Amino acid sequence: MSEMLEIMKEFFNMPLEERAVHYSEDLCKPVRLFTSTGVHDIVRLWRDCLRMAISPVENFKQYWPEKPSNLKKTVERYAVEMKGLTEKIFVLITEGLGLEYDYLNGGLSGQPMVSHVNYYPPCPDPSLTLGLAKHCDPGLVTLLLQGDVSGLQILCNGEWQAVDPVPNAIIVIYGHQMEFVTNGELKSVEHRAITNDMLSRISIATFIQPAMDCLVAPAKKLLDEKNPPLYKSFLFGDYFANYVANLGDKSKVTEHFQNTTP
Ligand SMILES: O=C(O)CCC(=O)C(=O)O
Ligand SMILES: [Fe+2]
Repeated sequence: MSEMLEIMKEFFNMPLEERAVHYSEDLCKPVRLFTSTGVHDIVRLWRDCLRMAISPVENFKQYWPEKPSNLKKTVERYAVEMKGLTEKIFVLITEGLGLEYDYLNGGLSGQPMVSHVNYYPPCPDPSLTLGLAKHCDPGLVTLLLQGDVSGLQILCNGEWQAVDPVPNAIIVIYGHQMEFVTNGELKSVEHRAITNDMLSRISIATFIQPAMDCLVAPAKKLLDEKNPPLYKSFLFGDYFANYVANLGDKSKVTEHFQNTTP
């Protein structure tokens, strides 16, 4: 994991011309570098992001950056580790909830695994910016690796709380789909990233997401008379369009997909 952070630091320290070859606004590209400065409507964002589809490795390896020279080898190992970790986490979650052990496999985690390497340069006035604005992750699970610089905050009882880095720890964030599938049992935490004026910061978020045509609904095993479905069934593709339109605002998106009490 530290190798992955190191190689990505090297990537973002390369001269601009070498990084710029990966820059693209084409959302369909399996690998692209982009900047989110100015994208959000309320605050200015201070982030560059290298987005890479990482698994299945054989499908995407050819698109990963050639430089720095051992980036491909490092990303490949990282992808294999993240896939293995996902399987372990799925077993623990399904066992804990009393669902079939493979309930989260298949369509619910059917999209290729994607990593966002977030690079937050030092910001002269952090009070005017955020690295990433408040959001909940749209998928099922996010595996987040943060380096040794603080910046991640989660919304806890209406207050922002820092999640300080623990060396080599992966933070498991439940995405919004986990909340729907578990009928609200496992909550998707809202979070954001702040900037600082001294240090650059790198975080690597790996997203496990449903296939676009996957039907998402509360698991039947978790429902009975006392626990009616809190949410509608929907196609993940429809959810995602709504998420993008609402800039990841959890309460607005939830409103759209929740069952109204009679
Ligand atoms: O930089 C961080 O710690 C948060 C990243 C994040 O929330 C994301 O990429 O979805
Ligand atoms: Fe996130």
